[in-house]
Amino acid sequence: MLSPESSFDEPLSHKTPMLGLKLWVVIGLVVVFSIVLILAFLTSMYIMIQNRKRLRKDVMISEKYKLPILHVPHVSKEIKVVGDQEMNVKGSKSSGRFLDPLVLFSGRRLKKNSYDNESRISIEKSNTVSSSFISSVDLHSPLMALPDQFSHLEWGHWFTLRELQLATNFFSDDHIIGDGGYGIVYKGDLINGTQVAIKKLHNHLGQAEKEFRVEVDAIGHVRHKNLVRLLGFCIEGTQRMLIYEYVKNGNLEQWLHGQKCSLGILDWEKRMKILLGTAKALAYLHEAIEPKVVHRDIKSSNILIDDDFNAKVSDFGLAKLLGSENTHITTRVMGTFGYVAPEYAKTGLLNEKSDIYSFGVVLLETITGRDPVDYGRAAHEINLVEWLKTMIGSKRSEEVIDPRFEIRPSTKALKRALLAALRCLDPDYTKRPKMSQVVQMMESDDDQMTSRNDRSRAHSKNTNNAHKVTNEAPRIEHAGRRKSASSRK
Ligand SMILES: Nc1ncnc2c1ncn2[C@@H]1O[C@H](COP(=O)(O)OP(=O)(O)OP(=O)(O)O)[C@@H](O)[C@H]1O
Repeated sequence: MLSPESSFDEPLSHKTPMLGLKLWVVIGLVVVFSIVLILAFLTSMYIMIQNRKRLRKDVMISEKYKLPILHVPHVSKEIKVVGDQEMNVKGSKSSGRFLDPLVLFSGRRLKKNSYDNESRISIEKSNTVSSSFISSVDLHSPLMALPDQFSHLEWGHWFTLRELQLATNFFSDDHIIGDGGYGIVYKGDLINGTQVAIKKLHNHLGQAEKEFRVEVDAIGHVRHKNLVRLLGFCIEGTQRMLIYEYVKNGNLEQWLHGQKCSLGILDWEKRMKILLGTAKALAYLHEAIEPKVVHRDIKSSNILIDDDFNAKVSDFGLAKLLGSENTHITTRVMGTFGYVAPEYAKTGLLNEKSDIYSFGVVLLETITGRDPVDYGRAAHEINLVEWLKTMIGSKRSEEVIDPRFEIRPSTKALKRALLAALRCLDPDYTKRPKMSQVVQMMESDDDQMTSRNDRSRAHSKNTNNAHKVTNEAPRIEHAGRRKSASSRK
């Protein structure tokens, strides 16, 4: 007789057509498989909900800071508190060195120092890679291998190599914009449509590391309409990349001497707009932040131009930070031939006045359309600064203007620009004006020019032969003053 169990077991023990497995084995497998499916479904739902939440947060942050929607690490929004007594104000050490321009320029001081009022509209909030974010990344990531080295990266986006490869079609040649001394610059199109410039640093003997840190220290936190904006960075293995806003319209060198000339000759107003913007950016770096930033490589190819012909100063790879306790530092001479200040070239003595000299050279280059050093010219014309001093000395300042101008600037405008350039080029660096004064000179109307010229003439009375340039400047101004006086009659 069969027991009840055996009558129940019997059908379960029947072999099924599925690989000859017994029925109870098949049922077991189906149950286990269903449980796994349900668990997988629940897990993916949970991950999806978390991702959505994170993305929503990223979008909100990205919209707020007008940054690409990629990795937006944990953000801290600090507005740093500053005293408004001095232009050279200090940021709190714990919250980063640089100041929020909104705070900096929001007081009475702003009106007096109106040279930089563009800064009011740009609100810097440090987009901080928090320590919690850093400690949550993959333990094998390069960042974790170098925690101290990069702990100062308290800003911007951390781009992955993969994102940048996708943006540049794997760094293909047709994305190359240019090849500078420190790396190749690529144009990148991020998946959200943002165009960026990616500087992939060469890594000769750790050079990438050095350049990377210098650039990040110099402009990582600063915002100014006339400074190219550093959006973020990429650190992977030995790769170091810097990601900037993409500036569409080439650089000043290309517009004066290169490929952009075929699009037409830059008119006087555009040239002066570009130079004024450059002067404002330098005034900001030298006078509005602490420690101040000395760029060290001001030249026409480092002045990028946007669609509205605004200047965007770029390439901070050689920059030096100068605390208020230092009037100068001594350093290895770097920079570009033709633009370097004489005292810096001779002694390595560096302060912001070296940038002011280089700015003077760029201003002359822009007025005359000539290269700072041009071996294709007659011997006495090879060096632009020397040639210009001779021309002004022999009262031929009207002849120095770029002959390609379709409409020449007024004599007054030309003389104003030449005067500004010559004062920046004073061989005695202590006599060079501050960048904010240069901005005022370039913006000032004729009456202001006249009174400043009087002061400048008095100041130059006791100059000697070595300061020939400052003696010549009033001569130009004098002519300008007579003209404006007669025109008022
Ligand atoms: N943010 C940017 N947007 C658009 N083009 C850029 C940007 N940054 C740099 N470029 C262009 O990339 C090229 C290389 O720039 P980079 O500053 O590296 O070198 P450089 O100024 O040509 O040389 P150097 O090493 O002597 O400074 C230049 O043509 C420059 O105009």
